[in-house]
Amino acid sequence: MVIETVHLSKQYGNLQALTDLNLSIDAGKVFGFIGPNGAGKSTTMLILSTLLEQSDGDAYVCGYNVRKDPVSVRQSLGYMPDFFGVYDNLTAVEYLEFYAGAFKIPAPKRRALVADLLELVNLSHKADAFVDSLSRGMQQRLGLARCLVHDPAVLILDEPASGLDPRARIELREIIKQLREMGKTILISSHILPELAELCDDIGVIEQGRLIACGSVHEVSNRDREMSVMQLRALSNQNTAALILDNHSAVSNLEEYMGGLRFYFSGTERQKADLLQELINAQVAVVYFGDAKANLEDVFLSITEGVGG
Ligand SMILES: Nc1ncnc2c1ncn2[C@@H]1O[C@H](COP(=O)(O)OP(=O)(O)OP(=O)(O)O)[C@@H](O)[C@H]1O
Repeated sequence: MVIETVHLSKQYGNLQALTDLNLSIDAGKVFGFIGPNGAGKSTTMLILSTLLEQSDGDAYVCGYNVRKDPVSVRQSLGYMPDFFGVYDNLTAVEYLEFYAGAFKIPAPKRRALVADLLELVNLSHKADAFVDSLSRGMQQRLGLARCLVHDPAVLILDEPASGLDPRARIELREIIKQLREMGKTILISSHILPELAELCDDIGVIEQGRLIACGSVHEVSNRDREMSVMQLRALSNQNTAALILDNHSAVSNLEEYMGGLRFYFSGTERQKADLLQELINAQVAVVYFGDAKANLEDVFLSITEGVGG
């Protein structure tokens, strides 16, 4: 277990921001933290990064207790806050060299390290540009490079994709995938839910300071209400398919979606297999029948609705 929280709670005055949070993330996993504004994601990440003290419970990073051994924790992790300042009178290289110095990387090694980091985040061509002249996407990538100067095993990224355009988000995602391949353990929060589905091994849904669902994307999708969001695409007779689906007791929220049909299915695997058979018997030329790929948003909405009123 590389990241662990045990009955973690935090109060800000009278406000209960985090209640009895139990998380455990194995080495090399990417864990997506999903929740609406104010759910407690940043609070959790700040506690794990030793920048905020919990009110109750414990948190561990690489086996080090955040309260008892904060220095070891800081050496083990790179934390990227949702908002961070960049010093505008520095170039990208100077900025990273400054942080490499802060982490006591010996001076002769800094230059090569910074060059490697800039290459990793696709900013080699901006090495001598002033940081305030970089686009938001580039600044985010520079921020990510900054988290990596001491080669931490763990990365904690608080909404790294917020405020980025789609292309910048894709670039960031590719870098995070590379970091996963390098064996980093990553805790990442986001509002851009479908993006986490591709990136994450597991997700945790948090609302009002409580973890209300946790597991693989698939498990969370099928949890509790046994509800999954499905998609069907057919070469012909899609109208027939729509009629069959509309009349099926386990199907709801049927809609056209990207040239096919999308619907919620709350039934057993057996019912799912029978439904597919029924479609084929009705001469529907099915080319895809399965989980909707970008379904995290629906899962999130279905899980969080009603919690806490
Ligand atoms: N320093 C603080 N003092 C008082 N209340 C705070 C403080 N920081 C956060 N809170 C409150 O704690 C709760 C959890 O906030 P937190 O920032 O952890 O949520 P979040 O899930 O990260 O939300 P967001 O997506 O908006 O960043 C919110 O109700 C917030 O208003």
